Amino acid sequence: MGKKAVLLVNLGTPNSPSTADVRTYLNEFLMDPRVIDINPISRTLLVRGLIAPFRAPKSAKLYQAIWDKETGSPLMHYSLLQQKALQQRLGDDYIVELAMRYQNPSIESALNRLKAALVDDIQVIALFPQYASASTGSVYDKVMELLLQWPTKPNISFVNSFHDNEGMIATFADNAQKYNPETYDHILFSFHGLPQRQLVKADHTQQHCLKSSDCCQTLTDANKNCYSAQSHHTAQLIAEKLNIPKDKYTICFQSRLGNDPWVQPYTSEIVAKLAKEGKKSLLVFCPAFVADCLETVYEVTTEYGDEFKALGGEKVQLVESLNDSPIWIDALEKMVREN
Ligand SMILES: C=CC1=C(C)c2cc3[nH]c(cc4nc(cc5[nH]c(cc1n2)c(C)c5CCC(=O)O)C(CCC(=O)O)=C4C)c(C)c3C=C
Ligand SMILES: [Fe+2]
Ligand SMILES: [Fe+2]
Repeated sequence: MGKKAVLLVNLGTPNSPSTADVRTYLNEFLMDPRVIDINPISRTLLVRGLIAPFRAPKSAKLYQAIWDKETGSPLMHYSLLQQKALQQRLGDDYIVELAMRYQNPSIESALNRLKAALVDDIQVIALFPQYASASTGSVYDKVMELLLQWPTKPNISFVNSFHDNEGMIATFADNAQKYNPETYDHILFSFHGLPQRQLVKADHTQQHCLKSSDCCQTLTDANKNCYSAQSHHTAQLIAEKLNIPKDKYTICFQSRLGNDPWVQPYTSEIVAKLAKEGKKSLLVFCPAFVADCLETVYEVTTEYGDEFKALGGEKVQLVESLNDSPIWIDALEKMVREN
């Protein structure tokens, strides 16, 4: 019988928090035409001329703040734990490799290891619960580009999204239990943002996304691949599981880059609004991420925490990501075995 493999792919993180390594990472990441989807000349000017020189030193400081002396980048640390735990669960039936879309371990090196191991069946799981062209779509592109050069192709499958995966929802709910969600003034579901034009581009029908103010807030057949609609659905499922009433939570989008409109509402504006309304405590879920990373550990806890407190709020509590929770590893195992 042929050998089977699972390739877990997350976004990527710099090799170290030095400005030089952060610049290299940002250059590779942001030069991806699926991430900054503008014409190539403008993208090069923007990334090489503006973002890499000015953002790299700023981002490096943020990475230095979250970099653990022993385990390094949280994204890498938890991704490695996920790989090891899944390998243990699947045993000798599968080889489980971890790759990052940008930087290391590269998708190329992981595929080469699988090639050397003579695998003839690869399941690629892009570790983004909600589909976006800039994340999952880009992983597809890279894997296909590399496989173009293989004389003999393996059987290959991709997990397109898992925004409603029962185990993923259950893990977020379980992680929140210890904070007693009902004791917080308000709950946020803060997803990574996306330029609005990318939602519109991804709309097969070209008749749905952003055509009305609330069209991406409900998942239907017409918008089943829409990042915003899938994000709303994930949040609604977690809220249902925890019996959080509709008026007690807000779905919002963080990490905007540049001046173009991104998916709204922006987390920062919601945090300010809630503080002004007199809310004192916020519990924040970040269900676009399967592992804690800069965007959860720093942006939510420190940046939004500081903003909330400066406006009179008292407490912003992050619900940990899926990381290596056994319930999440169960879900991954099930995803692989049932695929
Ligand atoms: C959830 C999936 C992600 C999507 C979709 C996504 C789109 C996207 N991101 C940027 C710009 C940046 N993102 C950065 C960090 C970052 N992004 C994701 C995930 C998605 N991004 C993760 C998991 C992380 C954290 C990585 C880590 O090392 O911890 C950064 C770098 C950090 C910073 O400088 O703020 C940038 C820049 C764009 C432009 C975009 C969509 C078009
Ligand atoms: Fe990002
Ligand atoms: Fe949409």
